[in-house]
Amino acid sequence: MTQIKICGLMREQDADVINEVKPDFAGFVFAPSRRQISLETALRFRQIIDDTIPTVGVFVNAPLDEMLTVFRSGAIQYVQLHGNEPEDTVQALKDAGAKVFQVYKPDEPITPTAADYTMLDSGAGSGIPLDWKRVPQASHPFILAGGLTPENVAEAITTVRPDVVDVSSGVETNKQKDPEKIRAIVTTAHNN
Ligand SMILES: O=C(O)c1ccccc1NCC(=O)[C@H](O)[C@H](O)COP(=O)(O)O
Repeated sequence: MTQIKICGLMREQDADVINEVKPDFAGFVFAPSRRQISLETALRFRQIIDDTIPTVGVFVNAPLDEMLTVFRSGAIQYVQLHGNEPEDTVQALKDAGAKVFQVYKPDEPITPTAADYTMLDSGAGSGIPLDWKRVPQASHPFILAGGLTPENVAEAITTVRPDVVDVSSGVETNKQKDPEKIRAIVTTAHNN
Protein backbone atom coordinates (compact mmCIF):
# COMPACT_ATOMS: atom_id res chain seq x y z
CA MET A 1 0.00 0.00 0.00
CA THR A 2 1.27 3.45 -0.91
CA GLN A 3 -0.08 6.44 0.96
CA ILE A 4 -1.47 9.41 -0.97
CA LYS A 5 -1.93 13.14 -0.46
CA ILE A 6 -4.61 14.99 -2.42
CA CYS A 7 -3.44 18.58 -2.62
CA GLY A 8 -5.10 21.88 -3.45
CA LEU A 9 -8.60 21.50 -2.06
CA MET A 10 -10.57 24.65 -2.85
CA ARG A 11 -14.31 24.04 -2.69
CA GLU A 12 -16.20 22.83 0.36
CA GLN A 13 -17.66 19.99 -1.72
CA ASP A 14 -14.09 18.66 -2.26
CA ALA A 15 -14.29 17.44 1.35
CA ASP A 16 -17.10 15.02 0.47
CA VAL A 17 -14.96 12.76 -1.70
CA ILE A 18 -12.03 13.11 0.71
CA ASN A 19 -14.21 11.78 3.54
CA GLU A 20 -15.50 9.03 1.26
CA VAL A 21 -12.19 7.65 -0.04
CA LYS A 22 -9.90 8.70 2.81
CA PRO A 23 -6.53 9.64 1.35
CA ASP A 24 -3.71 9.73 3.90
CA PHE A 25 -3.24 13.50 3.71
CA ALA A 26 -5.27 16.45 2.39
CA GLY A 27 -3.42 19.59 1.27
CA PHE A 28 -4.30 23.28 1.35
CA VAL A 29 -2.27 25.82 -0.64
CA PHE A 30 -1.51 29.02 1.28
CA ALA A 31 1.12 30.19 -1.24
CA PRO A 32 0.07 32.52 -4.06
CA SER A 33 -1.60 30.23 -6.63
CA ARG A 34 -4.92 29.76 -8.34
CA ARG A 35 -5.47 27.16 -5.60
CA GLN A 36 -4.67 29.50 -2.70
CA ILE A 37 -7.21 29.45 0.13
CA SER A 38 -7.60 31.63 3.21
CA LEU A 39 -7.07 30.52 6.80
CA GLU A 40 -10.81 30.89 7.31
CA THR A 41 -11.52 28.42 4.49
CA ALA A 42 -8.88 26.00 5.79
CA LEU A 43 -10.47 26.08 9.25
CA ARG A 44 -13.85 25.30 7.71
CA PHE A 45 -12.29 22.38 5.79
CA ARG A 46 -10.67 21.12 9.00
CA GLN A 47 -14.09 21.08 10.68
CA ILE A 48 -15.63 18.96 7.93
CA ILE A 49 -12.74 16.69 6.93
CA ASP A 50 -12.58 13.40 8.84
CA ASP A 51 -10.42 13.78 11.97
CA THR A 52 -8.30 10.80 10.96
CA ILE A 53 -6.99 12.58 7.83
CA PRO A 54 -4.11 14.96 8.60
CA THR A 55 -4.11 18.25 6.73
CA VAL A 56 -1.01 19.81 5.18
CA GLY A 57 -0.43 23.52 4.55
CA VAL A 58 1.69 24.35 1.49
CA PHE A 59 3.90 27.45 1.79
CA VAL A 60 6.58 29.00 -0.44
CA ASN A 61 9.17 31.06 1.46
CA ALA A 62 6.50 32.36 3.84
CA PRO A 63 7.48 34.11 7.08
CA LEU A 64 7.82 31.66 9.97
CA ASP A 65 5.20 33.58 11.97
CA GLU A 66 2.64 33.12 9.20
CA MET A 67 3.19 29.35 9.14
CA LEU A 68 3.07 29.14 12.93
CA THR A 69 -0.19 31.12 13.02
CA VAL A 70 -1.80 28.70 10.59
CA PHE A 71 -0.43 25.67 12.46
CA ARG A 72 -1.51 26.96 15.87
CA SER A 73 -5.02 27.71 14.58
CA GLY A 74 -5.51 23.95 14.22
CA ALA A 75 -6.21 24.15 10.47
CA ILE A 76 -3.17 21.96 9.63
CA GLN A 77 -1.00 19.39 11.32
CA TYR A 78 1.79 19.39 8.69
CA VAL A 79 3.71 22.21 7.00
CA GLN A 80 4.98 21.63 3.45
CA LEU A 81 7.98 23.84 2.70
CA HIS A 82 7.87 24.34 -1.06
CA GLY A 83 10.43 27.13 -1.50
CA ASN A 84 14.03 27.50 -0.42
CA GLU A 85 13.41 27.35 3.31
CA PRO A 86 16.53 26.66 5.38
CA GLU A 87 16.95 23.90 7.92
CA ASP A 88 16.48 26.48 10.75
CA THR A 89 12.88 26.88 9.59
CA VAL A 90 12.32 23.12 9.62
CA GLN A 91 13.65 22.99 13.17
CA ALA A 92 11.57 25.97 14.37
CA LEU A 93 8.39 24.38 13.00
CA LYS A 94 9.24 21.06 14.63
CA ASP A 95 10.00 22.78 17.94
CA ALA A 96 6.48 24.24 17.75
CA GLY A 97 5.03 20.73 17.30
CA ALA A 98 4.37 20.78 13.56
CA LYS A 99 5.32 17.91 11.27
CA VAL A 100 7.20 18.97 8.17
CA PHE A 101 7.45 17.98 4.49
CA GLN A 102 10.67 19.38 2.98
CA VAL A 103 10.40 19.67 -0.80
CA TYR A 104 13.32 19.22 -3.21
CA LYS A 105 13.39 19.97 -6.92
CA PRO A 106 14.81 17.64 -9.60
CA ASP A 107 18.61 17.97 -9.91
CA GLU A 108 18.80 19.64 -6.47
CA PRO A 109 20.85 17.61 -3.96
CA ILE A 110 18.72 15.98 -1.28
CA THR A 111 20.50 17.17 1.84
CA PRO A 112 20.05 15.78 5.37
CA THR A 113 17.01 17.27 7.08
CA ALA A 114 15.14 17.05 10.35
CA ALA A 115 11.90 17.16 8.36
CA ASP A 116 9.53 14.23 8.83
CA TYR A 117 9.19 13.61 5.09
CA THR A 118 11.44 14.27 2.10
CA MET A 119 9.44 15.19 -1.01
CA LEU A 120 10.61 15.38 -4.62
CA ASP A 121 8.40 17.49 -6.90
CA SER A 122 8.82 18.63 -10.51
CA GLY A 123 7.13 21.98 -9.85
CA ALA A 124 4.36 23.55 -7.81
CA GLY A 125 1.03 22.10 -8.79
CA SER A 126 2.14 22.29 -12.41
CA GLY A 127 1.18 18.78 -13.54
CA ILE A 128 4.60 18.12 -15.06
CA PRO A 129 5.83 14.52 -14.64
CA LEU A 130 9.33 13.68 -13.47
CA ASP A 131 11.63 11.18 -15.13
CA TRP A 132 10.99 8.45 -12.54
CA LYS A 133 14.07 6.49 -13.64
CA ARG A 134 16.26 9.42 -12.55
CA VAL A 135 14.80 9.86 -9.07
CA PRO A 136 17.74 9.79 -6.65
CA GLN A 137 17.99 7.65 -3.53
CA ALA A 138 16.50 9.68 -0.69
CA SER A 139 15.91 9.22 2.97
CA HIS A 140 12.55 7.79 3.97
CA PRO A 141 9.71 8.51 4.37
CA PHE A 142 9.81 9.73 0.78
CA ILE A 143 7.04 11.49 -1.18
CA LEU A 144 6.89 11.54 -4.99
CA ALA A 145 4.99 14.38 -6.68
CA GLY A 146 4.67 15.94 -10.10
CA GLY A 147 2.32 15.09 -12.93
CA LEU A 148 0.80 12.00 -11.33
CA THR A 149 -2.57 10.86 -12.65
CA PRO A 150 -4.93 7.92 -12.09
CA GLU A 151 -3.46 6.41 -15.27
CA ASN A 152 0.27 6.70 -14.49
CA VAL A 153 0.44 6.40 -10.71
CA ALA A 154 0.82 2.59 -10.63
CA GLU A 155 3.85 2.75 -12.93
CA ALA A 156 5.34 5.60 -10.87
CA ILE A 157 4.94 3.56 -7.68
CA THR A 158 6.48 0.44 -9.24
CA THR A 159 9.43 2.44 -10.57
CA VAL A 160 10.20 4.69 -7.59
CA ARG A 161 8.68 2.86 -4.60
CA PRO A 162 7.80 6.04 -2.67
CA ASP A 163 6.09 5.89 0.73
CA VAL A 164 3.60 8.55 -0.36
CA VAL A 165 2.42 9.95 -3.71
CA ASP A 166 1.09 13.49 -4.01
CA VAL A 167 -1.27 14.78 -6.68
CA SER A 168 -3.11 17.94 -7.61
CA SER A 169 -3.53 18.68 -11.36
CA GLY A 170 -4.02 15.01 -12.25
CA VAL A 171 -7.24 14.84 -10.24
CA GLU A 172 -8.72 18.02 -11.72
CA THR A 173 -11.10 18.62 -14.63
CA ASN A 174 -11.49 22.21 -15.84
CA LYS A 175 -9.20 23.29 -12.96
CA GLN A 176 -11.51 21.89 -10.25
CA LYS A 177 -11.09 18.73 -8.20
CA ASP A 178 -12.85 15.81 -9.90
CA PRO A 179 -14.36 13.22 -7.51
CA GLU A 180 -14.09 10.37 -10.06
CA LYS A 181 -10.37 11.00 -10.59
CA ILE A 182 -9.81 11.24 -6.83
CA ARG A 183 -11.62 7.93 -6.26
CA ALA A 184 -9.55 6.27 -8.99
CA ILE A 185 -6.13 7.49 -7.87
CA VAL A 186 -6.68 6.80 -4.15
CA THR A 187 -7.83 3.25 -4.93
CA THR A 188 -4.83 2.62 -7.18
CA ALA A 189 -2.29 4.04 -4.71
CA HIS A 190 -3.74 2.05 -1.83
CA ASN A 191 -3.65 -1.15 -3.95
CA ASN A 192 0.00 -0.71 -4.98
O1 LIG B 1 -0.66 23.42 -6.15
C1 LIG B 1 -0.30 24.60 -6.18
O2 LIG B 1 -0.98 25.47 -6.72
C2 LIG B 1 1.00 24.99 -5.52
C3 LIG B 1 1.37 26.33 -5.55
C4 LIG B 1 2.56 26.72 -4.97
C5 LIG B 1 3.39 25.79 -4.36
C6 LIG B 1 3.02 24.45 -4.33
C7 LIG B 1 1.84 24.04 -4.90
N1 LIG B 1 1.47 22.71 -4.89
C8 LIG B 1 2.21 21.74 -4.14
C9 LIG B 1 1.76 20.33 -4.18
O3 LIG B 1 1.94 19.64 -3.19
C10 LIG B 1 1.22 19.70 -5.44
O4 LIG B 1 0.36 18.67 -5.08
C11 LIG B 1 2.43 19.11 -6.18
O5 LIG B 1 3.19 20.17 -6.70
C12 LIG B 1 2.00 18.18 -7.34
O6 LIG B 1 1.22 18.90 -8.23
P1 LIG B 1 0.79 18.27 -9.63
O7 LIG B 1 2.01 18.12 -10.48
O8 LIG B 1 -0.19 19.25 -10.17
O9 LIG B 1 0.15 16.94 -9.32
